[in-house]
Amino acid sequence: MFARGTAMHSARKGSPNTGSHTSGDKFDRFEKWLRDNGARFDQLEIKVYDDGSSSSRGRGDDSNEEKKDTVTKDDGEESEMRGVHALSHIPPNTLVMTIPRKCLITVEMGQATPIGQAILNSDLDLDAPKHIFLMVYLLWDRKVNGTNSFFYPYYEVLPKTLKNMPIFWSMEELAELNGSYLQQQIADRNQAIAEDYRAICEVAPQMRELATLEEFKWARMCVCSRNFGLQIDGHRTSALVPHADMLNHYRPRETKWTFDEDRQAFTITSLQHIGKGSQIYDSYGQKCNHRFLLNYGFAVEDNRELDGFCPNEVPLELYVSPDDPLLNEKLEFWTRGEINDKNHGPPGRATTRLQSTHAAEPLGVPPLLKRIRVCVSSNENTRLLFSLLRALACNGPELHALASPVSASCGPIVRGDDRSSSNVARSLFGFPELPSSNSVLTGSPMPFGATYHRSCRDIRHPVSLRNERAALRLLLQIVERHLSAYSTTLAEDETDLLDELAYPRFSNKRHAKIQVRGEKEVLHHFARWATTALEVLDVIEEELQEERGSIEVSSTGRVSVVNHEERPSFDFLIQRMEDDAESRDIGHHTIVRYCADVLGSLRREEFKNIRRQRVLQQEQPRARTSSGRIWRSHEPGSSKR
Ligand SMILES: C[S@@+](CC[C@H](N)C(=O)[O-])C[C@H]1O[C@@H](n2cnc3c(N)ncnc32)[C@H](O)[C@@H]1O
Repeated sequence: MFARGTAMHSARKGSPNTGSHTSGDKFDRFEKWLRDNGARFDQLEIKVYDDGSSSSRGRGDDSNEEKKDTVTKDDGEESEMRGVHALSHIPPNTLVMTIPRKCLITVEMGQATPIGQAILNSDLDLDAPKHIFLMVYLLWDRKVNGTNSFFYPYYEVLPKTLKNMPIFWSMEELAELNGSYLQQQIADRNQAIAEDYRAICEVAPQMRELATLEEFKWARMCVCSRNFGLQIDGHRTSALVPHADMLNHYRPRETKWTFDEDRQAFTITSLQHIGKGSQIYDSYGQKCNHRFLLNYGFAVEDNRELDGFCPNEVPLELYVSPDDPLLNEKLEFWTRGEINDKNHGPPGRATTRLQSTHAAEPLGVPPLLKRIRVCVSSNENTRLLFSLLRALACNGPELHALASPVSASCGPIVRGDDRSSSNVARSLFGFPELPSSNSVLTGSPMPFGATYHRSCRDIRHPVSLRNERAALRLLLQIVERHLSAYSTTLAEDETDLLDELAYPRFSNKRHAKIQVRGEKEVLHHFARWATTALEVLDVIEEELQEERGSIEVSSTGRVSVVNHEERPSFDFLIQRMEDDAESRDIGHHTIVRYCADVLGSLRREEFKNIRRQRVLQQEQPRARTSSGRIWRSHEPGSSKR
């Protein structure tokens, strides 16, 4: 919503979608309460937008906009879409908002309530404890102090239903996410909240009197979408900050916020010029749309950074086929790298998970090995994905070469999610130095001479052309399986999103569509990666065949190369892709770098091998047939001289 320059829905008196307005006092009371307690926001005003599908106006156009009125729609529901606008031009570096400490609701305040105390004195293992303490305060204070609460004017302006949050979506709205992993995450979130509620009610039965499960969920989502992580008195905490939580999300950020210890207040400062009437945004961070949707109830139409980076991601599910003759070896090799990995729990856990997945899966479904989040713009996970694919694609000799321990001192692993496309391939497929002559593995820092057990995580660079082809085929298979789960294609989603009547701006239906479109974009990127690379591998294979088969040995023993028909060479192909990359996205650039650098280096190796073998053959005593074929001296028929 509220993307710059587009689709800002304004509340206009008498506009068909807004219906009648109720009194706007609650916003006046809210602002007065803040001012009376020392808050400053003189250049700002809160606006309420129609959250229906009325005609849109550009950012900054404030004519006819209804200030601080509660917009009631035809169905009697209040609009829950508000935002903050500039009353006058704001230059960069202007302090636009100061909210004193006493107007903040902090984690510590929740902990000090009787329910907070009961939770602290229990050994409850809560999902997001800071959020829980904030919501406990909210629910407790609202119930216990009611209209007498210091924070009552704030509670009055909090959104009532939060029906944009996926945990509150109808079945019909959820169905828009068919095929998406987000459906499961929403179900998990619902379950986790219900479990927290039950667990808290057990240690603090008063909770049941404070809130029903539905109210508990409302408070949970209210906190989730509005809290700020702060440092107060040198202590990390979270807080609800009235008014500051009225700013909507936009990137790149144009304001910054902090808790100012000198002022003992939460402050917001502009980072650039903000025009009179313009909406003032806060950045909620660079996030995948599934996180925006799950935690804030919206998806960003074009979730892309200025440099082209797109944080949208998809968890790919990797399986080992039960028909794989190396099933057990691969499972063993696979789980080895999990040990001592903080992301994957204590030793043995991965194996347990594998076994339980085995047990839980219906017959015929391969055991799930891993879910790995990948996005178009390169990151650590794409490296891991390729490692896992290579491990899964190993044949016997490759796996056995990998499975034997090495004694070595290994170079550091290159980390970080390098954005620059020229760094993408380097960071994805970089070859940290390994003193071992084994070209299969990379390593992690370890003392010289220590014995190192490799795991699938170590196969950070390619094993062989054969392995790479098998890994890419596997990738294509995985991606196609994921894509087949959706009921619509990417092209259909793109067309649907053009229809703003069927998919109104800021509707849950549209946000779901944006989410699945983003997932498919990632999947298509990896499909394109695999198909492009497989095509390049075909060309490489032809070149190698030619190199192997074109050796003709004359009667004098001279080796010559036979000319074959014209077809694009590897170099030509890469050049064409590189030229194309100029006008294409960062994803395309990554694919080109992979083909040029990774497949290119495998190709060079293979050519070297062929030439090495040729030299060896020439050095060996050989026999010649009349057709010029080379016979090795030990081959059958070599004695026919
Ligand atoms: C911190 S509140 C911002 C104020 C909120 N609009 C309100 O009226 O109370 C966060 C919520 O605002 C809405 N929101 C913020 N940024 C948005 C965006 N870019 N697009 C759509 N909705 C947005 C979402 O409902 C989100 O959960």
